[in-house]
Amino acid sequence: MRLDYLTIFPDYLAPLGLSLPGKAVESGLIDVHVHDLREWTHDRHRTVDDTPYGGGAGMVLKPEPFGEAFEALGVDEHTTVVFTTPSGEPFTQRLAEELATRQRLVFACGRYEGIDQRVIDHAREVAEVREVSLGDYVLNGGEVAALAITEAVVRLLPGFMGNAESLVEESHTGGLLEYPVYTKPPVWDGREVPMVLRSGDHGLVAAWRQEQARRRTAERRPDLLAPSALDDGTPIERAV
Ligand SMILES: N#Cc1c(-c2ccc3cc[nH]c3c2)n[nH]c1N
Repeated sequence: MRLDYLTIFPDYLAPLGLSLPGKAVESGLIDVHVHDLREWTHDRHRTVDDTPYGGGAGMVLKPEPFGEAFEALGVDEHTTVVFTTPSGEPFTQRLAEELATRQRLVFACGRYEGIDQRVIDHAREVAEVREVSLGDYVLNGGEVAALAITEAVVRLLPGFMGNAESLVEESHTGGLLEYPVYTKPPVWDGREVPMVLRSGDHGLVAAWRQEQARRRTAERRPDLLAPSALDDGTPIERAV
């Protein structure tokens, strides 16, 4: 998978070099390119923004640099352009799984009051476009969301996680939150590891974990258990 990032703050995406193990890059599993949007400006001040039509506070990112960047990067029908935006569809594990099937992702990271709408409209004519929000809170730009989405997607790529089994029993995989986990010592702070986990009975352990996952989900995220209006009656897949 090739991953490109368009941003006016390229240093903000430096963690990509830390959070994605080098082996994933060296093995060719992922190919990461961060681009400073100002590469596609032509004035002395390298202008990327201007005041909003219709008035209002703040500045809007101009369309020309994005348009030239898409052209230069070869954005086409084989590309999925991800606009990170507070007005986007919620980012979920299901969307991460969907994006993990794409051969190329280009992240367009907004700042200020956002990106000129014509950039999104143009992108929809040449590529697949997803406008994605990290959640219902306000950030100052799209870079943090791009980092989070990247991590959630790349870790799903075959061969990225050394132990693929650990992907199976994770929160939100299968629709439930993850069960509590424990490791040595057997007693710490006067607290004992649940005996069932030390019983050696895999069936009992699996049943206990399933019940803990359901209980935790019911307590913290009842919305994950409630049938949605879109529910077609298909049973929610349970964590094993
Ligand atoms: N994704 C996402 C976001 C943002 C976001 C994204 C881009 C810009 C550009 C200026 N301000 C932004 C906020 N806020 N909250 C989220 N969940």
